[in-house]
Amino acid sequence: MTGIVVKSTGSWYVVRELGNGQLHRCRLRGKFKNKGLKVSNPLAVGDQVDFTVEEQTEGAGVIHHIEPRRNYIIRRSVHKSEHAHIVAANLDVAMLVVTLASPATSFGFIDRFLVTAEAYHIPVTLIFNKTDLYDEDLTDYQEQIAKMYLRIGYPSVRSSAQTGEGVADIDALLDGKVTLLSGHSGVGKSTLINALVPDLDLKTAEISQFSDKGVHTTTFAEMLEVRPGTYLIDTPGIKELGLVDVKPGELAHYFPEMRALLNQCRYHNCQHTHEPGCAVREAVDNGKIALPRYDSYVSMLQGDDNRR
Ligand SMILES: Nc1nc2c(ncn2[C@@H]2O[C@H](COP(=O)(O)OP(=O)(O)OP(=O)(O)O)[C@@H](O)[C@H]2O)c(=O)[nH]1
Ligand SMILES: [Zn+2]
Repeated sequence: MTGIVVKSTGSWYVVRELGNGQLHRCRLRGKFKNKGLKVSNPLAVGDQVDFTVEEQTEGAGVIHHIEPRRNYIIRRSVHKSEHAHIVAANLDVAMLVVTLASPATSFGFIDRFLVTAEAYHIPVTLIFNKTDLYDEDLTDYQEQIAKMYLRIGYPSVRSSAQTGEGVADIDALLDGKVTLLSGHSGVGKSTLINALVPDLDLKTAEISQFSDKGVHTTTFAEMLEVRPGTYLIDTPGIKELGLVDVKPGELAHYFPEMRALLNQCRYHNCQHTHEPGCAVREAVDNGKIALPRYDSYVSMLQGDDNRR
């Protein structure tokens, strides 16, 4: 049988069978190596697997094959810093929920997320949430920021879980895809998921029933069915996606507006901070590259921790 991992708690996996959508509690048989990847978990939410349900395992399935991943997002493990943790695999798009009020999301946080998604080739849509709290000035500001991101390839949606604005637009964007939904704490992610996923409590309870009892599962990613063929991956407790192995010299490649200029700098190893003849800094000076984006670049280059 073939299925998709919808939840992983370390030793047990909940797998949704393709076709009929039935959930199975599965274990992994044998050792699985992730080629060239130092990761702490062999399987992640979104992985496609082959499994069998044998009588002697009391209805529990055994996973014996993992399909190669189209992509994945990883986070540095908290405990073993040399190891990374695969948060989710086989994503079509990512949505980052941000807000300009209560509490405002920083450009540093947004741009870090965007760089990570660029590195993994996952398109991102920004969701500006809590628009009901924006006054006229904040609304103007939001429009400017939305334009700034649209110019470099990131569309956005305005939404309010309070008034229902944008929920239908987000739903349309999800259709037929696997979408990772991310955002810092308090941004309104849970409220939005409630608006997007019918019978959410029922579905989460059903999935929990199949995962390990006694394990605190709220920090594990979970794939929720909006409707057949349309899935949301929620990543509770994951505040930041770790950017693994982006060397300082490569960072500018993950800023789309800088990428096109890189061969125009005088020095091939230009880091775009102080070097003479730098095409990136010239573009910042003449307004072709937005200053907040450049500031994020410099901050990331210096290894600053500007997550919030
Ligand atoms: N005014 C307003 N408040 C909102 C909106 N969406 C969510 N909130 C409120 O913001 C607070 C945080 O919402 P949550 O949905 O719990 O946020 P979250 O992103 O899931 O936060 P964590 O659970 O900490 O990850 C709650 O008090 C919500 O009622 C919105 O569109 N407008
Ligand atoms: Zn340069």
